[in-house]
Amino acid sequence: MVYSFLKNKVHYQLPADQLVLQILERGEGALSNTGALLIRTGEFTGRSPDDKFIVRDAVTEDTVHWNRFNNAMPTACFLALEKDLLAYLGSKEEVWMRDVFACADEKYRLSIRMINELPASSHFAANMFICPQPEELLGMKPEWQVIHAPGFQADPLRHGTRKGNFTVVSFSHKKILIGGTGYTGEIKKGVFTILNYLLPLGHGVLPMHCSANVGKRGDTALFFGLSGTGKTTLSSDPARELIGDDEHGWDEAGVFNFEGGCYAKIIDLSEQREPEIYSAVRAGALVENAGFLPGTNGIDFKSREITENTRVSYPLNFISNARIPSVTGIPQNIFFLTCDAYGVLPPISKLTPEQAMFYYINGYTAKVAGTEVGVMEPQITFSSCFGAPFLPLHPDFYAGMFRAKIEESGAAVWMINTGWTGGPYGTGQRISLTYTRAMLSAALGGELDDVVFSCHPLFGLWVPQFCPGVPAELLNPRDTWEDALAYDRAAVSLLAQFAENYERNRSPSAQTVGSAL
Ligand SMILES: Nc1ncnc2c1ncn2[C@@H]1O[C@H](COP(=O)(O)OP(=O)(O)O)[C@@H](O)[C@H]1O
Ligand SMILES: C=C(OP(=O)(O)O)C(=O)O
Ligand SMILES: [Mn+2]
Repeated sequence: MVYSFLKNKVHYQLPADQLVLQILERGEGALSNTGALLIRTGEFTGRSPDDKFIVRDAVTEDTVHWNRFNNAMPTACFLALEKDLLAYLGSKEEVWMRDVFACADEKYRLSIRMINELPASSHFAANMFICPQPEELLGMKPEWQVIHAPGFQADPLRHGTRKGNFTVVSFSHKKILIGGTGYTGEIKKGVFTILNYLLPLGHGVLPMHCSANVGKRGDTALFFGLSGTGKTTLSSDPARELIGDDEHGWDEAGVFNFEGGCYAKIIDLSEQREPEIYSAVRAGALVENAGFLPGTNGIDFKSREITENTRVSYPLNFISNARIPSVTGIPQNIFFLTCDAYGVLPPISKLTPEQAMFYYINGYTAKVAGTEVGVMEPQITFSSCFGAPFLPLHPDFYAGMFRAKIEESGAAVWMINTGWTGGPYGTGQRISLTYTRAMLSAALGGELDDVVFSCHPLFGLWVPQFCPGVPAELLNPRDTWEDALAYDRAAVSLLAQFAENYERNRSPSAQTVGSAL
């Protein structure tokens, strides 16, 4: 591999502590009183899904589902963009390079070379991916490359992008180009995107936008959900070993993490509510877009001055009960997390296998503020398989695999509303984390096995009428609204939106590639 910037200084595989010194020296970060490093990611503090492209060529033409999340880019534009991006990096005095793995299960290991303009992005990659052992680095020829330069701006006319910022994947060249944005989430979700293509097509492995943990009896649980629904928060549980907080694969033997670290939201983080994550904000952790409490170097977890999407990345071993390598067995329980801004869905309910498929395909939630550009308050969304922005293939392809997995495993599927109760956003309140945790722990501990479930009259979901540690009146959302008729109207309207979305997904225009797979 010949890089034009090899004449520059290339910092290869630097450990986090050395990167921290460089970042401080360059004035690109500041240390907090816990030893964690604070950085700012610049103009972008969230992902920009509209600026994500896949190169449309012979490899992808008939396999990729060309929807609004998979914008097509011609090969010629990709080549011009790559050339200009590399020339830009070549003009820098120094660049950072590191080789990492994705996939904790060695059978599926993907080696990736990260080339970064900034040491902070290299630090992020060190925290989030699996670090090769020194002997593994010898003679390693990374299969994929991520080339990342926040300071580079694309030219839409020449490069076929929408704006100056972009994430472009080429499956033929095995490259991800990222520019014009310093939001590190683009790096991890870029890698997630390629795994969502390579694992099902190449290995028959189901990729999932979910977190995972495992109980003392060896029982595995998955927590599916779009951004901000609680995957990271709820998978960190002192009673269960953490497998991973965001991206996993499921094969015949079980579940494995794609990553080697976590990327937690820290808005309003408190030691009392989320002790595991709070204690991970220490030396070696990289905090993004949070500030200090005035006159101190203590982190202000409450400040929304830069964004609501304040984040911290840390290696998995910062959580004391993380399992490394992060591999576990076939799931017994699957939770769909939805942050329902309407306050309509019950805080916990059980789904039949048919309902599980319906909710998986619909992927209903509210986008919370900040994670995507332009989202300022909860915004209703349907996101297939709880991860539409990261799926190169048609959602039906993943849904077919998921159906087979739940049938084979017999896993129980639950829906957890981590959003609003007592009314919609603005009137009601967000369900307390304490109660959500109590509901999960009851479901996982078999404490709901013998309770009476009643059927939600509109949604048909099975709602437990008793749950240890949770006030009974919270379980039936209609009872939590002051105006029960207003609840009924909101529920009817949400159900109609579900039906409409489901039909939209079934329409022939949505089926462009399903038949080819
Ligand atoms: N009942 C609840 N369940 C889960 N998270 C909650 C709840 N109430 C508030 N939250 C907050 O919502 C956010 C969930 O974010 P996170 O776990 O990072 O989501 P994800 O990993 O799915 O993107 C956290 O900031 C958490 O403190
Ligand atoms: C990093 C992200 O994922 P999540 O919020 O699901 O952790 C993101 O969506 O940018
Ligand atoms: Mn997360």
